[in-house]
Amino acid sequence: MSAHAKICGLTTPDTLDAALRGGAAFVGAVVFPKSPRHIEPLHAATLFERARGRARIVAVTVDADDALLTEIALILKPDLIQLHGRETREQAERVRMLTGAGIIKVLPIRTHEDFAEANDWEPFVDHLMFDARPPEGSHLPGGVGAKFDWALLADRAFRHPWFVAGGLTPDNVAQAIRVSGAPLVDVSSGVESAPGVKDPALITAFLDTVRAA
Ligand SMILES: O=C(O)c1ccccc1N[C@@H]1O[C@H](COP(=O)(O)O)[C@@H](O)[C@H]1O
Repeated sequence: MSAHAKICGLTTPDTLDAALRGGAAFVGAVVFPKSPRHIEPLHAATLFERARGRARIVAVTVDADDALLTEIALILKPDLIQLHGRETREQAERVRMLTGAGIIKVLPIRTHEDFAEANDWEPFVDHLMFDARPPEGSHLPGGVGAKFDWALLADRAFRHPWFVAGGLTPDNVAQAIRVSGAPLVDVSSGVESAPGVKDPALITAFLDTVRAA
């Protein structure tokens, strides 16, 4: 069965339409002011309404406080909230209760040891996402195009469909799926012409490749 894709950090109607036309199963809004892809919840709500019922809407957050999570829940009404910071399992449970959204928890990966907590997280999430641990000194926890060794995922089994992320592009995503066995893939900077500037042609190429993989 072919993998499904999430296109993350969408901020414009033409790039969101490219993702929907190409069959993205998930579309992501990054609500994190330090990101070049940051979008205010009110703007995201207007933009992402066209995606409702066509793809699952994901709000990407980093150690967000209750006020921001409540704003996101009430205004954007995402299907899922992606926790891309240092959130604990207790906090994830609280985010689910507070927002009514499903949970994607991101685990940063560099070595085998970074999978130590994966099984403990499973009862608390709808999906795990394995993203590259960002380089030392990076000002962002994700969206920096960093890769990890996809073979670290081969032969691992998880309770829910899981994502591989980090440094994926139209040119390497087929190999990432083959090596890792990922049922879900996530991309941000790999379908951009500059940081925060998504390219509709690269989105289409990425989704075509995932479908064929
Ligand atoms: O994209 C961002 O700016 C971002 C900011 C803060 C947390 C997460 C972010 N993006 C997520 O990181 C993955 C991997 O990015 P990339 O493909 O390596 O550029 C991305 O898919 C988002 O889920």
